[in-house]
Amino acid sequence: MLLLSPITLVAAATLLFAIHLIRRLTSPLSKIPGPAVSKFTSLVLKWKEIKALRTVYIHQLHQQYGPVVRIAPNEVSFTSWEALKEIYCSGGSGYDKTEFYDLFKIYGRRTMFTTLNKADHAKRKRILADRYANSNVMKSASVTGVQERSSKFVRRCTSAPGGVSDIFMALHAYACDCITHHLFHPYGTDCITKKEDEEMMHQVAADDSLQNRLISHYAPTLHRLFSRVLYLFAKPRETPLADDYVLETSQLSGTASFTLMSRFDEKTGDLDYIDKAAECLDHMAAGIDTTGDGLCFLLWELSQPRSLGIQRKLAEELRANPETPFDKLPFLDAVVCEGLRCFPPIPMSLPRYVPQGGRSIDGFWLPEKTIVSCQAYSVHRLNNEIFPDGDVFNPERWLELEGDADRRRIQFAFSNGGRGCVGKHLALIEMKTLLRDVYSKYSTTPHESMQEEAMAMSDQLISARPLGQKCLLRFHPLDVDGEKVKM
Ligand code: HEM
Repeated sequence: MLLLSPITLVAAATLLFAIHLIRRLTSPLSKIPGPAVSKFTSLVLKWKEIKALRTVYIHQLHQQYGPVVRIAPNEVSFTSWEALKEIYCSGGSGYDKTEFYDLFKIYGRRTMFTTLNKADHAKRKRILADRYANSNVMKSASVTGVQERSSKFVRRCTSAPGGVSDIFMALHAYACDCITHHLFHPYGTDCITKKEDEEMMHQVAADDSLQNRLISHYAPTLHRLFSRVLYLFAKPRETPLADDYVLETSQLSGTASFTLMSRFDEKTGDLDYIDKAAECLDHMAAGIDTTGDGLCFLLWELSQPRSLGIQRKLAEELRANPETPFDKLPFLDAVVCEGLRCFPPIPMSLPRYVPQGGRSIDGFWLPEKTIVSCQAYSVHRLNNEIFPDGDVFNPERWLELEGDADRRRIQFAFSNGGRGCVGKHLALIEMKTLLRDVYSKYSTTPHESMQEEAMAMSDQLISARPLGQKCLLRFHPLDVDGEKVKM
């Protein structure tokens, strides 16, 4: 009975609290700059995540505390090249991923993206990487497919009443058609013109499962016990149309030789049918939001009055060089690089564990299993010596010879090292092809009804999209001199 007396309970609680406090204050991380609250709890960080504001919160902490910030008792964020290289490139593919990536398992299976350690990742990458190599995505059948979809995108936008189109939806449709072309041709989608395909894509792009998935990650028991109640205000991820499309399409034969599906006819390792479908669905989701949102933010920026000169210069380059391949146009490249720098579709931290034995990063000793990360949004905006005026959209900076290697090295939109984006070359083809098709014939302006806030960055689990999920632009045809045709 004595054990349960209020005095004993209070004393025990005080002792536990004191131990917790001493541990926090004497932790090897205690010298790392950051807000006091981060020493004791991760609740503030989690709250920001739930509110879709994690990236902006961490960015503000870096602005206040510098390039190394303790963001939670066991978590540290960095912005320097040295830290980025250590975390993501050491030993080839950097440190192991954390269990955060369990949230992205598909059909209950791990994909290349969700493998946590180096060995599992390398095994899977040996099978898949071939079809995303530049030499494969640049094959004529692959590039022609992207070109056809880009032309359809332009037709859809410019034939809309008044030349006003919601490019958020149209760009996601384009990205879905391009990635499914690369996975399954001739069984890819046609979201740009077919309503039923667009509906399937919309389930993926408009996913609102951030809160539900975060709760399942941080409080799995609570999530299990109260999933029905939770369903009422925090929806789980549900993409039945895409799930079915991929499961069915993965069983078809006769896919073109540049596709990922055809790769499985050559090399499957120990992958079964569900593993292959899981990879395809993962790449499909990865390809829709990233390319779709990245292009959406970029076209929005180009359409602002402040970017008129940039749009004009881009149009001049494109119109003067109609026969030059899209990857040989310096200003187009600069616009894409600057778009990815200012609006990285995955702007947030990519969490990794400090390996066994601990490591020193940026002058701070970190014990093993500390969670460390860099976020592209801050890496791109806070390295002032490499990107002066980091908040300003200025493609010209990519044309300067001086500092070129530094800029390209620290460009983190596709991550870096062996776990960097496998779809990078495909994404760049999609972006450049579409920009070329739009700005060689049209100029764009924001529709009067659009508010700046609708284009604020809203964090989802692994990518960020415009808050309003809508982006209305007006497309103005250009005349032979590159001037807007009077309507
Ligand atoms: C502008 C477009 C894109 C951007 C900015 C982007 C960005 C990224 C980033 C930052 C990562 C690392 C994620 C992490 O470590 O957590 C990644 C990985 C990945 N991306 Fe992309 N991505 C884009 C387009 C695509 C496309 C079109 C595909 C289609 C296949 C794709 C497939 C993947 C896959 C499979 C991984 C995992 C790679 C691995 O773990 O080895 N991405 N991407």
